[in-house]
Amino acid sequence: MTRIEIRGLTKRYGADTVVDDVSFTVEPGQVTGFLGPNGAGKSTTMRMIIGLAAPTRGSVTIGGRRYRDLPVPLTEVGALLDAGAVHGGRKAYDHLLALAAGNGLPSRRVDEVLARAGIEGVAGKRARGFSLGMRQRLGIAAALLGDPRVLIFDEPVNGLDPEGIRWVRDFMRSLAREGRAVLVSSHLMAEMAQTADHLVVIGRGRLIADTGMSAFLRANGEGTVLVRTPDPGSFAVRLTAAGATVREGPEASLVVSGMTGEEIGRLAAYHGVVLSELTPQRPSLEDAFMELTKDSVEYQGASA
Ligand SMILES: Nc1ncnc2c1ncn2[C@@H]1O[C@H](COP(=O)(O)OP(=O)(O)OP(=O)(O)O)[C@@H](O)[C@H]1O
Repeated sequence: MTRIEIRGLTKRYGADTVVDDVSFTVEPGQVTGFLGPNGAGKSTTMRMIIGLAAPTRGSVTIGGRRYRDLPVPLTEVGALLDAGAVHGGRKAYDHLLALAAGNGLPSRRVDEVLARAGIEGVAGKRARGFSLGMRQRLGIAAALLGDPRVLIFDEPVNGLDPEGIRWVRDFMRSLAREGRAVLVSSHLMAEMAQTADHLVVIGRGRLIADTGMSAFLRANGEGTVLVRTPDPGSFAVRLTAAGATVREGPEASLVVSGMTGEEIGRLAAYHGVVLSELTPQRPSLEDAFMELTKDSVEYQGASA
């Protein structure tokens, strides 16, 4: 099983340390979400994984070998770093064929990846006329040419419409199901929550979190319960006596923390209290992410 191992990875540009002693592992068979605010160092890290930037210190290995030691890199690791990078004047098929030939891959792979990316129908068209979504698919097709066990995607859903986003998301998941190691970056927490099994968070070049997605959701997902009852004042007293923390919510509701919805319902039943609403509320994942990275965003507005 091929994994990416990143150890003590550091990148300096002049006096700026943009990636600072970062270590994590991208495991096969899952989607690892690589999350961080703009400028956190995600792209730089990805560029170092595929040998486009040289680390100042530390190492990256793919299946135990450095990128430059891979005999045919395209068959070990595929990457989509910048969908706009496709030569616009070339037909999609020719673009992929040139890439296949340059890497000693059979031309049948071109047909296979065009089909896999769902763009057989535009194989004869020039990339110049492609929508962003089509370009993205062409970039993904190129990344898959060598049938690599490791795939890296930098902000693959940026600028896509909802259908395009869903397609990319499902595609990442299907690649992971095939046992591949998939690393995908985003600055949007909610996007990652729907795609990733594992989460690596960086801010200002430093590793902030390296955790399973479900553990992250459990740790950050403990929310409050919105309660409505005809006499909120007296029920608030009962809730507090039972150990909950209660504050006033909108329109005379109560916002309760420290008790589950079920416990609150039982307490109400015990005291014969009528409830007209009992709604668990998850804090938004975006909020959890902002909290996690608040010390590491590059530029904070005056209100931050
Ligand atoms: N070639 C370079 N020379 C100098 N500084 C660079 C270079 N490449 C990146 N940087 C700087 O490194 C920092 C990290 O950039 P990087 O693109 O890796 O972040 P990112 O997390 O991918 O953010 P974004 O989502 O905005 O691309 C930024 O401050 C950026 O200006």
